Amino acid sequence: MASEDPHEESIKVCCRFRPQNQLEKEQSGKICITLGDDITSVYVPTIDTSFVYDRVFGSESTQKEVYDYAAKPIINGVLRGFNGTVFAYGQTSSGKTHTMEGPDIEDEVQMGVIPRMVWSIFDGIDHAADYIEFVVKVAIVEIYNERIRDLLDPKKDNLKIHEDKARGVFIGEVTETYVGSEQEIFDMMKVGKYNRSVAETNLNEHSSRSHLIFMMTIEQKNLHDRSLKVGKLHLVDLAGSEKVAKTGASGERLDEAKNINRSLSALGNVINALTDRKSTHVPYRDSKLSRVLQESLGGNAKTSLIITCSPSYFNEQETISTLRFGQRAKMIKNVVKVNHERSVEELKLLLQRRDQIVGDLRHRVSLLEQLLRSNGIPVPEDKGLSLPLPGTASPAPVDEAEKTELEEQLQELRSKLKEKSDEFCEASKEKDDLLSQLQLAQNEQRRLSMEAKNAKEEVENMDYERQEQASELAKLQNEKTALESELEALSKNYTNLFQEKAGTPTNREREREPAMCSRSRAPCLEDKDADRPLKKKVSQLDKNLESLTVMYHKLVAQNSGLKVEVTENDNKIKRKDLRIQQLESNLREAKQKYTKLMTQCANLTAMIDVRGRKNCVCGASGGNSQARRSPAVVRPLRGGVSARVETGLGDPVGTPKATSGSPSERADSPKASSPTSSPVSLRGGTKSRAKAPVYDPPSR
Ligand SMILES: Nc1ncnc2c1ncn2[C@@H]1O[C@H](COP(=O)(O)OP(=O)(O)OP(=O)(O)O)[C@@H](O)[C@H]1O
Repeated sequence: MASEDPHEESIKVCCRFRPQNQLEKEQSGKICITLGDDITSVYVPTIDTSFVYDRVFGSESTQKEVYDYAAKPIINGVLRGFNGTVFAYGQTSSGKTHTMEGPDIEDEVQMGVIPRMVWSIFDGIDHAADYIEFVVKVAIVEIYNERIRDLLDPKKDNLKIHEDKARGVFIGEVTETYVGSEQEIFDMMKVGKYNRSVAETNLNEHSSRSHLIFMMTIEQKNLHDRSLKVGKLHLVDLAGSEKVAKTGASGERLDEAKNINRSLSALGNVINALTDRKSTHVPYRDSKLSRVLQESLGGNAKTSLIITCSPSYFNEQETISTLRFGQRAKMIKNVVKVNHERSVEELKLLLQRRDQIVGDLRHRVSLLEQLLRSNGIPVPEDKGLSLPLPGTASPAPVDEAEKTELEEQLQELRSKLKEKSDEFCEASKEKDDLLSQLQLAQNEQRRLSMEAKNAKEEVENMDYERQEQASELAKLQNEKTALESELEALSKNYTNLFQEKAGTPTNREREREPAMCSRSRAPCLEDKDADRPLKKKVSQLDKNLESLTVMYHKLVAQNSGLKVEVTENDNKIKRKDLRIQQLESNLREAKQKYTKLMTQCANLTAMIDVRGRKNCVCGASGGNSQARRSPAVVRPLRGGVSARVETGLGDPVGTPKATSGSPSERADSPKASSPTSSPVSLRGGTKSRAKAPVYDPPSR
């Protein structure tokens, strides 16, 4: 948002005394204050102190008088694109609601600040130029027991406060309703009032125990230059500021009273910090109330505080405390500025005008150069249009304010370019890192594949060796079997021969065989000698077979170990492949980001070049070119278009958001709920308006 003439402004503080009520009259009816003739001071005899405000209103003051002085200038400011706040502070039943809303919001005499402001806004819209288009949105919330409740959608009973650079402090997801007439707002006020948390205390039968905040956003679009101004209005009716003990509250009501006191004392602390030069920190975050009112106290808003007091001796202590609060608040200074956003169309128009001036100047220069040449006067070297041409009339007066603004914009663009180039550097670094990681991963993959290949070869070799050994083993076993059967045959032959030689032996002879053998020792020894080489060969074969079996088992074990190794290597390769895929996708993303940034940088550079050139031209010619914002959307004419409820726009509190695009576009933002009707455009000067059906509140 471009700012226009930011300047410091004190908070306007007005003090209003209500007439004594029945209870006070019954107590003694004594008055504890004296109003000064200057209508700006009030004297409290008991403490011998005078308090001075912008205006003091006595018990007979009318609603109109209070509105005209305390609130009307604020609404005029809002219609010019400023933020505005009016809030009422005072003990319970001191007249806050009477002042802010009035006993009857539709009674022309009795209506309070809020309905009067509504009338003034629509009056302002009616009297605005035809080429100004208005969009009005309303939201109503209450802060009750440190929770923010949406009074237009009570299900949302714990709204959160957010803050960002563009929008400032704002209540997220609050229901905002587009309105096209006063009556629609009054209907909404009735809904809000019904939903508002009320409780009974013995000070005021229907005393509100919550802080009420009525928020209104007025967007105005200039259809000629497409510029946009956004004014935010906050109307706040605070809960009673009396001492807890005096309310006679207990249990839940006591907790309520304590929370109310806590938020009001947090508000007091904020005011103290703002007005204490030594203070370095303003505790806005200590309560929801002070946070919501952040922009209104010490920020960008025209603020009016109406302190409401009882004149009765019975409430003297609360009155003195309220008077002190008001006096302190009077010292707060806000820095106010118009929330003005130049549209793309407006900037384009300015650029077109600038281009036209430049074209005219170029033409003029060439004419003058021709003239000089035809008169034999040497034409000075072309140093661009930044040098003033001798003899040429100044094309247009230099508008210093605009020049400064253009320079600011150029500066902004430069810083954006710097930001982008930083981002670009970071992205390039990231890309390099990813590339080197990818390189490392690829090397590792290659190494692992090589290892896996070697391991496979080794396994194959082992398999081959194992097979060879197995076949040799089988051969040896066959040989052994053959030899065994040969041995058996030999031994059979030998037995047969022996039997043939000695006849068939009886059992006794068999028993005597050794003796016989010893008797015929020579042929027995001969047979044994014939057996020996065979047995030797068999035992040798047994040994070979044993060693081959051991070797076979060893090879089998080695083989299974190698198989495990191969599986592990395969897994490693798979993991590496996965990592490589990841890195490749990261690299792809980084490349995309890099390309995007390159494009953005190129665009920004081009824009800066154009700006720089235009600015130079501006320095010389005093033109007024600039281009920055995105377009605002033209809305249909009001009249016949019903209001819609748009939720979740998270509009700023006290600070208008950087609006670009239509409200419906903004409603599509992540926080937004779907709108239930469309925004209503109001043309300045258009008299016809859509009248909404009158709301009939449910009986409580
Ligand atoms: N200036 C006034 N003229 C006439 N009556 C008034 C005035 N101010 C307040 N009253 C009356 O005093 C009573 C209490 O006022 P009101 O409800 O506005 O108090 P309050 O400060 O809003 O209380 P709470 O903190 O409980 O909301 C109401 O009946 C109201 O009509």
